[in-house]
Amino acid sequence: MPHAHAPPAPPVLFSFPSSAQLTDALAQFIIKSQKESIEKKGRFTVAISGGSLPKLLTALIDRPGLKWDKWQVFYADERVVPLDHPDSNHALATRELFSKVPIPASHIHTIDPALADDLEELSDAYEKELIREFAMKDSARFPIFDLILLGVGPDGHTASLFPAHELLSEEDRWVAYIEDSPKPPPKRVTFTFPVLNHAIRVAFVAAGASKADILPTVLDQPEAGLPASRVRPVSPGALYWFVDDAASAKVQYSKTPFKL
Ligand SMILES: O=C(O)[C@H](O)[C@@H](O)[C@H](O)[C@H](O)COP(=O)(O)O
Repeated sequence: MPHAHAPPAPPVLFSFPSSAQLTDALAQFIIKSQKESIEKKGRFTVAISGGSLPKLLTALIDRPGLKWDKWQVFYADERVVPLDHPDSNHALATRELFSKVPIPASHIHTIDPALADDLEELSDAYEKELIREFAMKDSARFPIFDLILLGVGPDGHTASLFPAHELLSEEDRWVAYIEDSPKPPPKRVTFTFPVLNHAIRVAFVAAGASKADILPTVLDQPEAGLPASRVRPVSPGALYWFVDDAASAKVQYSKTPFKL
């Protein structure tokens, strides 16, 4: 039985021949995570990021076994733009997934773009939204998400945590803001590492040859300290990588056959 001070478990890498196999396995994994969470606590707390991820979640649409009314969804990072703006992660996730499944709108927790002129206030308000959901339930010092789904950028960033940025050393806040994101748009809010690293499960999802050059650094050279390598959920949390063979082509790190 792992205890609180055990070192983080090493990442588990699943690699699939095609992106269709990847998304199918990811859907199975999410459904199993959902089932376990609802059995334990009656709900499923999930955070997702933007980029190519929401489209890869469309494999969930019309699957049996999903209890959408038990989901509570947050954004691991969000661009500070109106919620219907083409750059908004919420707009993207809604278009790809949430508009196609029966999840109550009140269970999808968005930033408040009315506060866009004051990013400190906006990120504080989003942190309070998290506190309302997690306080007295699954939080100690930090919220304990059932599942956080992340992408990785070509520079090794994840969520809106970018290489060499001062936010990498944030230890207290749950949500932080950034005004100088190297990936546009520049203004964003993001979960901090302590939040990512207190989740029960974190799954990175990366598909396509455009990820092939960064994954060896992230997985084989964690000591390089890229943001994606710093995601190491504390025990008993688990870290998974769902990738396709095009993305993992140059990785030495050992692959695990996918099995639920
Ligand atoms: O809002 C964002 O920009 C994302 O949350 C970001 O962290 C993304 O997940 C990675 O940049 C990977 O993006 P792709 O999957 O599009 O490569």
